[in-house]
Amino acid sequence: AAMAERAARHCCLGWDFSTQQVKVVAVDAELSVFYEDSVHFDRDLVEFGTQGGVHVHKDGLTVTSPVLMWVQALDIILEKMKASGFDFSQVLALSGAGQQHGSVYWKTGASQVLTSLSPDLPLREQLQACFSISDCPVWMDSSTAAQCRQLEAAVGGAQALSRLTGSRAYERFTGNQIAKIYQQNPEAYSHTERISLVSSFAASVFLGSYSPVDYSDGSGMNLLQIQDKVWSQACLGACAPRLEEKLGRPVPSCSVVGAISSYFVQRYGFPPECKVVAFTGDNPASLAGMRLEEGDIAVSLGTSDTLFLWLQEPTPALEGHIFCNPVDPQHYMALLCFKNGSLMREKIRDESASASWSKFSKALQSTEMGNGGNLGFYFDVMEITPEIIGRHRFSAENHEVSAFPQDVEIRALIEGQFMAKKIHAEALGYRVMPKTKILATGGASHNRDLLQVLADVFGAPVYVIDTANSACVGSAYRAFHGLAAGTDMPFAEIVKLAPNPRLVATPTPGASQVYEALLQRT
Ligand SMILES: O=C(CO)[C@@H](O)[C@H](O)CF
Repeated sequence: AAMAERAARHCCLGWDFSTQQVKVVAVDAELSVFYEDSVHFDRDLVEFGTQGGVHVHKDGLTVTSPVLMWVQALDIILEKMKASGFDFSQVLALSGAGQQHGSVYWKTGASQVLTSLSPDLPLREQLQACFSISDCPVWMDSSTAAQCRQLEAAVGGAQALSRLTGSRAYERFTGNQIAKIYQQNPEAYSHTERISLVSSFAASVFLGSYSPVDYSDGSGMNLLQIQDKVWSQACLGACAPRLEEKLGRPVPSCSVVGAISSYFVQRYGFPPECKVVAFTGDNPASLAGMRLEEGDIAVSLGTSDTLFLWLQEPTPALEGHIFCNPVDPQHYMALLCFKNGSLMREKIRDESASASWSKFSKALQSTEMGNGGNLGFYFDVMEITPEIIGRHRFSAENHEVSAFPQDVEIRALIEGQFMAKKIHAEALGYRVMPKTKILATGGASHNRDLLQVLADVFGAPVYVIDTANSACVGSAYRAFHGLAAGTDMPFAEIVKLAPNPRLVATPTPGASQVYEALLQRT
């Protein structure tokens, strides 16, 4: 009876192979999420002994994750879906996301295994011997400083590398990780026939053959020329020999890379014509999930604050990262990470609002926009954007002072954090437009008074959006977009039925004049 009741419900699946778990959502044609499931590495795969999904090595710099843990997590989640009666036959297409920058090393001969998987067995035991490196470097790794210097030197410096690939050299970026493996484990490198990102690795398993890297996640490698969307020969050559043949040709992120492998048709009942749309990075997938459009900004207010920007024409800088846009192949996106986020806000709340958010909010309500000309920048931990530490306060006469009254301190912190975001966004080529929406997410986005300052500083309306599943949901949206491949239907058209974000704050009249004056002084 239950099965009979479950009407045929065509859907797309969105996957996320993130740092701590594998997650999946099913989204129907009305863009409603009607199924979700997840497998948590630390909790459900304890035999791998990870913490937060990773192994931090004794050197304190090397951070890896076992690829077979990701493979086995997929076995488990598919069995959970099957046991719950999920109807795989209704899946029209699937796409997914992976934690960015991580890399997977397929051993010579693995492609034969991948194309001839037996549907009678789980993936883990069949792929057991398919990887030349079992502990994959992931984005939390910072052991490749030497390789970063070598790469920048090879292409003419940090700014040159940023112009070429969208970022200066970063330890977590894949090219530098591949260089380290080639230098320190040449044997394994020589037995590697294919190198995938976490995203294209997951796509390869569903495809039953090697999936290409997409332009957007490929922009996180310090290897892809983001203007021409081809590998930079100078960067490839600086990292490792014969690298291009191991990477394959990159593809537009909206590409249908093929039909699902017969393994999934026979073992789980997926339709043979189910399409696999290129997987991408978790942040580009989140941009799709938030339905960011030209001129919009997403601000994730968490432990560290992350800004997602949509850029038409990027101006690469030494801060932030520019990626090819995952939903519009002509445009770009950028990420800016600010390490002094919520932890800094909590410290000032403790010191100047007796650890009470309501007192903190009252201070914002009782102080004026522009804070009487008082400016403050607070970095208790070494900031990434820019690289600076310490607390810096300036009076209206621009004299450095050592303290502010409590209410002034609180407003100075919040105005300073949001003005810094605007300054660095504009340095990357971002411009506020009349149609600009600011999408706020993360813990601090529940504080309306804080969002009012955000609206005033940027001169744009602020909406709140729930992004718990944004990488998965964005991947399901991209799968629907892939179904329309060839009709050049814009992504925004495909997802217009999705639930809209909620408007929370609009700019106070006169705000732009106040902050223009203040921004001149920074
Ligand atoms: O390194 C990052 C982006 O550059 C992180 O956000 C990872 O993508 C998290 F998985």
